Amino acid sequence: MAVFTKVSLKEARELLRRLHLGELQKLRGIEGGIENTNYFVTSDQGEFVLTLFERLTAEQLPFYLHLMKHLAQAGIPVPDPRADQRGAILHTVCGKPAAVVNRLPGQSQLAPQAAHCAAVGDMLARMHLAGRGYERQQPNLRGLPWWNETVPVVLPHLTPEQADLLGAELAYQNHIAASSAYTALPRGPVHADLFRDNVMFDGEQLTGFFDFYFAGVDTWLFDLAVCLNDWCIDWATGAHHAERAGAMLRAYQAVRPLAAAERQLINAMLRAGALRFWISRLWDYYLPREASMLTPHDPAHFERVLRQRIAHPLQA
Ligand SMILES: Nc1ncnc2c1ncn2[C@@H]1O[C@H](COP(=O)(O)OP(=O)(O)OP(=O)(O)O)[C@@H](O)[C@H]1O
Ligand SMILES: N[C@@H](CCO)C(=O)O
Repeated sequence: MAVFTKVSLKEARELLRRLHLGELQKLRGIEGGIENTNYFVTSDQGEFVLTLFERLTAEQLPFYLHLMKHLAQAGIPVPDPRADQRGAILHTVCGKPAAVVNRLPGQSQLAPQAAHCAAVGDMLARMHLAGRGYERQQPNLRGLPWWNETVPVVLPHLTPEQADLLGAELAYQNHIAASSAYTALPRGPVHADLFRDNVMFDGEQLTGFFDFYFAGVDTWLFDLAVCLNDWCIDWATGAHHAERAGAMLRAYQAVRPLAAAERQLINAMLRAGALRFWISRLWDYYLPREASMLTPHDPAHFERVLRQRIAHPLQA
């Protein structure tokens, strides 16, 4: 888990008072998560999550926090950032930018069935449509420019075979990004990291999407591809799981049918989604940060997913 910054009871108590969220009863560091410091905070008014942002800056954060508020107001089940009496939703704790949101009910479903994948597909499409009225702009900060910047940093750590694959896939994605089909893809605010551990369920009922701190304006298809690569694969091999992928795609398209350019580029975006997380996991693995409890994710997993996506494209 990641508690990069320790928050004292006194600081938590003062923050709750500033936000009129009642008297602190309990403060507990959260296991899981590798990006930010997270605490569950219990007060006499309910349960909240306090996040201290370790990498994102006070300039970048309003995009995410206001997006969550926008989506919550549109009826999408996402955490709603709490404001102080001046209406500010970005706070400062221990000298770091911080937010307090409501704790979502439910639990992660780490072994999803087709019904869970359908629920994610349905809500993802609803979220994309709900994001259309959101006016703030910020690119996906883990998009192509970041891949181009980061690949040279991780390459020296790889075997020649891995370096060939990484280099070739990056060249392919630069080529795709310059194509007219790519330019035609519909875009808007996307979550961009909607893995199994960022969705809550109560049984088969989806109760929330959270962890919007990799969100950005990007193609809707990339967001869908990230979900397919995590929810709808065989975990051990990274191979496509036809039943779960079919369920997610049908549910997504029942809300928002894919456009022609999206059908054309779905395999390229599945590869892009695998590449994005292979690079970030390599980066986290070989250039780690200090944290009191931190388990880096396995980069080899997304190397396998990428190889699968290249060898076995989806049939239209
Ligand atoms: N709003 C919320 N409601 C309920 N639980 C939450 C909420 N936000 C975070 N959590 C819990 O905290 C854990 C860690 O949060 P999160 O996944 O956002 O970590 P992170 O370090 O910010 O991101 P990452 O997943 O990218 O490493 C989650 O797995 C979940 O159990
Ligand atoms: N979902 C990412 C972690 C960063 O949110 C991964 O599995 O690599």
